[in-house]
Amino acid sequence: MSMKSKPLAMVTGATSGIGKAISLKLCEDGYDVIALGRSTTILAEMTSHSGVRPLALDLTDREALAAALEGEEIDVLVNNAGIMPPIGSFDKMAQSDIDTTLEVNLSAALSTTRLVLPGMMARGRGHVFFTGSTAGHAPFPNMAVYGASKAAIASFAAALRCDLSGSGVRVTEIVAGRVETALYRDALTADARADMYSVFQAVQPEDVAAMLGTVLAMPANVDVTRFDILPTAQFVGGGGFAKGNRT
Ligand SMILES: NC(=O)C1=CN([C@@H]2O[C@H](COP(=O)(O)OP(=O)(O)OC[C@H]3O[C@@H](n4cnc5c(N)ncnc54)[C@H](OP(=O)(O)O)[C@@H]3O)[C@@H](O)[C@H]2O)C=CC1
Ligand SMILES: N[C@@H](C=O)C(=O)O
Repeated sequence: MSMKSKPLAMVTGATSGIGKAISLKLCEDGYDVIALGRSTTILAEMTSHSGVRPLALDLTDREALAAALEGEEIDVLVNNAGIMPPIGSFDKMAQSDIDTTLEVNLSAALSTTRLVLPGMMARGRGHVFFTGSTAGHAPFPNMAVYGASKAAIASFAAALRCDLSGSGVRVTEIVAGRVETALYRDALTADARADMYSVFQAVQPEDVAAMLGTVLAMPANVDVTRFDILPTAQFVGGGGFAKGNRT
């Protein structure tokens, strides 16, 4: 029986954007937080916040992750780490970008969950979050592989709830619309990114973190299995037509 004084969370992709906001919010809410990312500089800065336990790690290094989590009793897991590959039609995508996107956005989330879940089930409690995307629930042009990774996350999160029925472990998919972060850092130029966030008020990472805190604070018998959080100005869906094609 662990004698830890505070509940323990682990947030992947904690060095930036949504994951950083969630990590700091959980610390404010009384958690110790294993903050995972590759940026040692940012992780070091985050230790100024009480409760942050930095874990500098590439999520695709499964052995290192398993070793790092040995003996940890994690109560809340936020599978948040993710990347946006170069924006463009699938036929022009590099195989390496396809592989990396699926590895980070999907496989790493599954392998992390596989490491943490048995302990949660043994303790009869816990909460697993997955940061999904509107792109996993509707087709977005030039983002087919990213969307596929998020659609798989959505399906996995929902099916995992079936496996966990009666275990006391809750699962939530976060379906985020446009959130103002560095996600597009490699996919778009700085000007294009600035334009993207200038045309309407995007969701801020702290908004997602606030919602996660509300979901987590629900009574144990209540599981918010999915929440969608979009800019008011963003809509998803709606048909389109090929340019100049009359057939
Ligand atoms: N911003 C948006 O509009 C939306 C974002 N999302 C999702 O939200 C999640 C967070 O992204 P967001 O905050 O926007 O973007 P950021 O780029 O700001 O953050 C991404 C985080 O993922 C981490 N990360 C990336 N690759 C790895 C890796 N190999 N190992 C460990 N950590 C890694 C980065 O840490 P480091 O670089 O230190 O390794 C960073 O902390 C992603 O899953 C994204 O798909 C979903 C919908 C909308
Ligand atoms: N859904 C977001 C990405 O995942 C976006 O709209 O940029």
